[in-house]
Amino acid sequence: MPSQHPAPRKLWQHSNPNSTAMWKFMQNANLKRGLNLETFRELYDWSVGDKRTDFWEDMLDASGLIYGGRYTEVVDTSAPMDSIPRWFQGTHLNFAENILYSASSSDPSVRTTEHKEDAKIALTEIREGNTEVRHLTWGELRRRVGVLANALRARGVKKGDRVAVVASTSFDTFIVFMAIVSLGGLFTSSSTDMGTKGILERLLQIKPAYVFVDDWAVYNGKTIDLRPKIQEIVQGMSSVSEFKGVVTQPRFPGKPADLDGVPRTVTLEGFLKAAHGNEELKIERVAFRDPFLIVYSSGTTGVPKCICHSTGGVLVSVAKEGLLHREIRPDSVVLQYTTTGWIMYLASVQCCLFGSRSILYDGSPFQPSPQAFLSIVQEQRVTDFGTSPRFLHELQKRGIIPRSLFDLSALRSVSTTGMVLSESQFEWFYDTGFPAAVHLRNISGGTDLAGCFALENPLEPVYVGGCQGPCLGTKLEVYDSLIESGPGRAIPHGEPGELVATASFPNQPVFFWGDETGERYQNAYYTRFPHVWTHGDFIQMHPTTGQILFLGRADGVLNPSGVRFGSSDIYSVIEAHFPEVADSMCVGQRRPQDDDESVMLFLKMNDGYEFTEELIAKVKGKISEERSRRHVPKYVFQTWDIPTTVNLKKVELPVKQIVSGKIIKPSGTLANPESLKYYEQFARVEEVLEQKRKDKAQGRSRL
Ligand SMILES: CC(=O)CC(=O)SCCNC(=O)CCNC(=O)[C@H](O)C(C)(C)COP(=O)(O)OP(=O)(O)OC[C@H]1O[C@@H](n2cnc3c(N)ncnc32)[C@H](O)[C@@H]1OP(=O)(O)O
Repeated sequence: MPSQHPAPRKLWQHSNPNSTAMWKFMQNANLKRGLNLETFRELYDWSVGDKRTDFWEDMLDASGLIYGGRYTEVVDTSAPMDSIPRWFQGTHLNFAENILYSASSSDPSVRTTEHKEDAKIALTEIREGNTEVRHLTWGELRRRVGVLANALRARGVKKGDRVAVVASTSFDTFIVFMAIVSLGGLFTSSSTDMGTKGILERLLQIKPAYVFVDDWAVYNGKTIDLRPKIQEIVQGMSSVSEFKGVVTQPRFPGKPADLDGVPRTVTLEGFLKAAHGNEELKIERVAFRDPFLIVYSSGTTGVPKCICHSTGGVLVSVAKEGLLHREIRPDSVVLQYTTTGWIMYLASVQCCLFGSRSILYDGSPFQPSPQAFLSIVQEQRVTDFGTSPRFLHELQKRGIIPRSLFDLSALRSVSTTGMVLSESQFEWFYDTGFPAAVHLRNISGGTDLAGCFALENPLEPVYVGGCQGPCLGTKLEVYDSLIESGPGRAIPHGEPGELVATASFPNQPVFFWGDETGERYQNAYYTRFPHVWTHGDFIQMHPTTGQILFLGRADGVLNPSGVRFGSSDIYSVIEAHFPEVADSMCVGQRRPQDDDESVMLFLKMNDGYEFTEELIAKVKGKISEERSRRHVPKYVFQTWDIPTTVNLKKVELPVKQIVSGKIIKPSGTLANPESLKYYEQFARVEEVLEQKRKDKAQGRSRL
């Protein structure tokens, strides 16, 4: 950003901001609380200021959520946020009840529960290439959830138990989610492309009663038999006393795979028999803070963190984002491209809270062509399409112009997340790609908060770059990143720094599963600055527009094509299978000229072992098998020294910055700052590869 911070180009603004739910909410707050809020920023400042409990109380009222009980206090605002204060203590509610039913009145004092319209379509399931289109009405959905919940109960599953799925974004997966949560249990999901080791690292920690797994997967035109994976899961879970078995979901409805020889496994059809056809859905309301969902995040060390999200915290946050920021309504049709392994899967489920229809797509969006995928937007009259910068980049690269190819008259918004949306992509979106009226919503937040830190709002324009602004009720600040310990310091708008949250918010995770002392949880967010959540992103607030620009990760998290994972996922494979490797370093490279992040893995060999092409192939193969194809590093190089702190902790950030072409001043805490010099050549990786090619041609073995 130039030093004078000129206003960036304006690309979009709402045609009638006064008609929006956010504007109406603000007028209501003015009336009820004697305020005089006029702009989004004034509303935001109130929502995170001294009277933030008033904001959250109004938000709960406006949410239409179904809940019982009464609270005496919204939250104790004097409690530090790292004590994870309790919100709306005394209320009881259920995530599935709120998805499957609606409240009869917007007045919470007379609210009763009603069915969402029985005959209306709730879900549409579409398979790769816009094939196998199926619809499910709210009435049928509730009945199927009722049957599965009764089958789970009959098999002894109860409140607090976990049920996991390893499956596609199907009706079946959605129904498992609702069924386990309806009876007060916890849901968790992984996608089928994940290697068994990765899946087991999660399951062995959370100890689910049942794991629902698809019998087949279809991706990129390939059909994959998942029965070997099922066998490995059963075997891997054999020591877990809570684990009762695997239930297979038919990927091809009506044609379940033959399970002959697969132990402790039953088909979904067989499992449901325990319900004896009982469709009655009994809902167990849980405390506001009780968890309903476990999601995962891996860092630079250890097994994945099992992040537990609270029922009430997520529901009130979803209501805030969906109603106020996003304008999701009963007539909305939402298509969110995601696997069940990303937090965006929750986005494809939570839109149903508002009575809208969710389209569940399974497969590659490029098979057989991006046009086939985009044709869904036209055919299904999609109003809100969620995708990624990587997908938009592919459209741009292939010269695909959605607005000339399809009728996009129903489309109100396109949201993108996962990685930085470049300025040229913003311009392409409005100049070439999509109709001018469509709201481009670039959002950022994630798994840790099951929500956003930065996102769209309908009261302000969209400018080139970044996200429109902060999220109501979540106190976002930018802290000086040069402060390495002690209390942080907010820096003025326009300067880059660390994304932090400085006040508690309802959708803070409640704990990590299995982290009895809470130490891992505290270490994940609160050690950088005391009593402040540090998210790990470098950001910058535009001083005139208030846009939030995301500049990259402040830690070692990898993010190729918007798919996030930790370097520990890679290190553990190397440590387990390659005794010839003494140590390794895995970082993401993204230079100004790159459209995407490339993962680079550096291996330091033990004395007496050679770094060979064969080793590179083996390493890539093992990572693919144990993690997934998406984890495979683009480059594997040899190194002679790995930078560490004096306490011998690997330090990835300077290497990541150097290979991304940045000139850095090494921190004083490095034990071997001279090691960094070697990595400078990889900022010009093409030259390194060319040299390797020449060496190979001349019979020299430099790799
Ligand atoms: C609010 C927040 O802030 C929340 C978040 O960040 S959530 C995260 C958001 N992230 C995203 O949305 C990610 C966006 N990216 C994408 O969707 C994908 O990159 C993409 C679909 C655009 C392209 O995918 P890709 O991984 O780059 O390439 P793709 O070809 O699909 O897959 C790579 C490999 O994995 C394999 N694969 C992927 N899924 C598979 C599956 N389910 N089964 C088997 N194999 C699979 C592919 O076959 C391919 O293998 P080969 O290399 O052998 O051909």
